[in-house]
Amino acid sequence: MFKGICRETHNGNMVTKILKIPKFFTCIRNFSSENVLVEVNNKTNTAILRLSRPPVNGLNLEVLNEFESLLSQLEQQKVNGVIITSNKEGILTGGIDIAELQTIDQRRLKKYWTTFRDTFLKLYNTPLLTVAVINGHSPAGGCLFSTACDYRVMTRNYNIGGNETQLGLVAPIWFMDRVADLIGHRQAELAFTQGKLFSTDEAHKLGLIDEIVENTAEGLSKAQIIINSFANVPKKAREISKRFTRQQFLDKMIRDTDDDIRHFVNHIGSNETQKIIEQYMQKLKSKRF
Ligand SMILES: CCCCC/C=C\C/C=C\C/C=C/C(=O)SCCNC(=O)CCNC(=O)[C@H](O)C(C)(C)COP(=O)(O)OP(=O)(O)OC[C@H]1O[C@@H](n2cnc3c(N)ncnc32)[C@H](O)[C@@H]1OP(=O)(O)O
Repeated sequence: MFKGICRETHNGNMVTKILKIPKFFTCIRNFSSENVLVEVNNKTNTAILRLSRPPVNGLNLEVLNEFESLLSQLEQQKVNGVIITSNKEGILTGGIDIAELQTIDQRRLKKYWTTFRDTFLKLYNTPLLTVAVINGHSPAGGCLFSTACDYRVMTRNYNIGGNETQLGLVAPIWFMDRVADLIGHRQAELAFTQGKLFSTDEAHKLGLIDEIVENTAEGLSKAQIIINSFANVPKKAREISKRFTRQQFLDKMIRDTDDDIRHFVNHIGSNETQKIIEQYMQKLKSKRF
């Protein structure tokens, strides 16, 4: 017997069921965590990770830890590819859960930012093939995490980009570097100084995303096609090539770890930034944009 978890919504409440499935008939392996649903198709050996933390899949400490740990498990299982998407069509993630930034406790800020960086690095550095199916808005942290994937497809009529400057925050330099890798230095400079959120079409024209799809289902099947297209590429050579093309960014990010964490703690932990964050949260709640 194989044990799986099935999550369903009944009358608005999330219900978790433990399923017992005979191994012979199983086509899905399922080992979801609290905030991230995971299923691995036994036939294709591809995993789908769905962020599932209402209301907006905010990236709090728990989500980041779960995500990192699930990726490690998928590496051990040697899946053929990982597709990252949202369980809620319309929002990939609202980025950092702003509640995590509403503190001047330096130890908490340091812990959060270390985890945030480590999770990004895990995704950026994984030898696994990764495809982001961006099936909704993807501001700030959402954009950043999708840039860590090998390929990005996005559904129409949503926004993606680094909007931190609009909020009065400064995005980390490695986010800017990663976006510049994809859209070029000049466009990244314009985007981050303006805190620009791009529409799906704009993001596609710039190269921030690779393809546009009509809906999540098309996104998932496109992602599977991309993963399949690597089937005849020697695995070891692909993994080493991925590592080589990413090595320079990685070395810089790791070299700058202490400075980056110090900047984050000082920037977010200052009274001035705390006021800005508080005002932004109020705007968000009253939808005054
Ligand atoms: C060198 C120094 C380095 C310094 C580094 C500094 C900062 C870090 C930098 C970069 C990394 C990343 C940063 C971030 O991610 S910051 C977060 C930025 N995110 C946003 O600005 C998104 C804000 N949200 C939205 O735009 C919208 O909510 C949405 C995601 C498009 C969804 O819209 P929708 O209309 O569907 O929902 P609501 O707006 O009604 O939201 C529902 C509910 O959720 C609350 N909420 C939304 N986003 C967040 C969030 N990010 N964190 C916490 N809470 C959020 C919203 O207030 C509503 O709450 P309510 O109680 O009213 O139901």
